[in-house]
Amino acid sequence: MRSRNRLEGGDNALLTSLQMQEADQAAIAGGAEGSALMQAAGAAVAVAVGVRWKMRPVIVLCGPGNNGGDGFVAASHLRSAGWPVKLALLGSRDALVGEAAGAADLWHGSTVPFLPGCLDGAGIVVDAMFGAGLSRPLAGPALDLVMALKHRHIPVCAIDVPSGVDGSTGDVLGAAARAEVTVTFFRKKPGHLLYPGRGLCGDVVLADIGIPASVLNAGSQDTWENGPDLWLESYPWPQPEGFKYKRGEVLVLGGEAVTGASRMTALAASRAGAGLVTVAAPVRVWSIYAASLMNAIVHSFDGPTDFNTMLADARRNVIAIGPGAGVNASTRDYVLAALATKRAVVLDADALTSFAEAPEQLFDAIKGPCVLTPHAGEFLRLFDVDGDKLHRTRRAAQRCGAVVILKGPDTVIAAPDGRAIINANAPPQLATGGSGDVLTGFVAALLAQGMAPFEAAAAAVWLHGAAASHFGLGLVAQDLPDVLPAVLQNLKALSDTVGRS
Ligand SMILES: NC(=O)C1=CN([C@@H]2O[C@H](COP(=O)(O)OP(=O)(O)OC[C@H]3O[C@@H](n4cnc5c(N)ncnc54)[C@H](O)[C@@H]3O)[C@@H](O)[C@H]2O)[C@@H](O)CC1
Ligand SMILES: Nc1ncnc2c1ncn2[C@@H]1O[C@H](COP(=O)(O)OP(=O)(O)O)[C@@H](O)[C@H]1O
Ligand SMILES: [K+]
Repeated sequence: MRSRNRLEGGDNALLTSLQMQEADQAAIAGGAEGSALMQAAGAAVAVAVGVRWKMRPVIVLCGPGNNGGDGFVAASHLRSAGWPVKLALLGSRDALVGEAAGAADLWHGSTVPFLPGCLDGAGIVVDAMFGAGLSRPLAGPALDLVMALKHRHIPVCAIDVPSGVDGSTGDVLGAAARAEVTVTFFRKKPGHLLYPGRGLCGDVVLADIGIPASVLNAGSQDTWENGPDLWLESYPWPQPEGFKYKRGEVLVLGGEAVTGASRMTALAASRAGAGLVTVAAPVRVWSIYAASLMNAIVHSFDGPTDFNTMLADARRNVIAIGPGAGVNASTRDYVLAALATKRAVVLDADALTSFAEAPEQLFDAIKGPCVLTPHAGEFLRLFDVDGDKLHRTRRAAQRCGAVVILKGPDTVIAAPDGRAIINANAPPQLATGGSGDVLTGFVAALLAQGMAPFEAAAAAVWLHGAAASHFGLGLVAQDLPDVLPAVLQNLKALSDTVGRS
């Protein structure tokens, strides 16, 4: 049976430019020929062009490094297959070194000046200007060509990344033109999944160029693309001998002015498998909760003493606070009381914003398992960290000692120990009021059933995206818990299949 818990060097691993370089060097040290890797890379690009487009004039834009070398190889393959190919090289051919120089020597077709006019008459552009070696913002002739590309609307096949996209971060250095397809090698890079890079890559094709998986040092791998492979093995499927308390009890703090948000959290926690869900409903609005929640136990409470009494029941192994809670001192007190139990706590929305003036107070109180689920605005209120999204989420998790889910179209999940997962299955219809409240419920339910915080966070984010995709357009937040069962059946079928193989 293949391993199903693959927070190691598996296919989901994402490599920075430096890690990719190390993988390349390790492959060469292990006997692979550098030129063979480049030949395989260029051939894969030619195949990607051939399967996607009918034969037409191609211009290959080659840069001064190995990305350009891949371009020379792709150009040679396409030309051999009968395509009309022109090639433009940034800089002089004599300046090429190593494998790129070798690939250029094998190019016997026409070379045209590296100027915007070289795009005239082209039906496809192969962008082989810069890949992993991009070290500064585009300027000069490269910038001129990328700007021309952006305005011409000629389909682009990018090699490794669209030139100008930093593969390690997804940031754009200077400018980058949108590709229809991006062919990358061995493993994807964070920049393929993080915006704005992700929006410029088009379809990402991952090509095997002969680098063996064994070059990845499992122990040093720290970034992955989210998927069931990462957490399916520890997914808490209902067990024949289980009972409701064994499946955990989530305590949700209900809001007073806003009641819908925490009710959605409660419904989501029930659907995601918590054995019991209890809502602490403010006494003045208790009837709203009692009348509308059939799956949850609704307890009325009136202030901190009542809330502490509810916390005293240790069967309530997860506490979820934030949706609709209100931004105020009481919410802060409830959060601190929940954290003091050292049981698992999920903090979202108002639970986070209530600490905007004193984030240290929150971070100092986190001593047990904890997941924070900020969107970009909430994140800014708590964390003063710069850099790309992956880096910022990692630093935040280290800073607060909790798993941080930094939400958005490219949600990043980071653990205090430096591990991080980028999610890529969330469709745009998820951007609807209340969908974050549902995510809080999913995370809480998985924690209640015993999943570790990092895995629970990743699984919940994935299920959330899968549920939104399953439902399709017209989604409102309360649809997410309702379609979760269908997503879970599919996941269970996958789990059973993997278990049998
Ligand atoms: N590492 C690997 O395992 C493999 C790498 N391959 C290819 O090699 C690429 C990486 O090659 P390199 O490391 O040579 O890097 P690149 O070819 O991406 O670029 C490096 C070159 O561009 C120059 N440069 C960087 N930023 C610039 C800017 N803004 N303006 C002008 N010049 C700039 C650098 O001085 C250097 O000459 C990958 O993206 C991939 O396409 C493939 O051949 C397959 C194997
Ligand atoms: N453009 C998008 N594409 C996909 N998912 C998105 C997009 N924008 C937001 N999301 C997701 O939608 C959810 C919104 O949560 P949040 O901002 O807390 O909203 P609310 O407070 O209304 O519940 C998050 O899970 C986020 O990752
Ligand atoms: K490129």
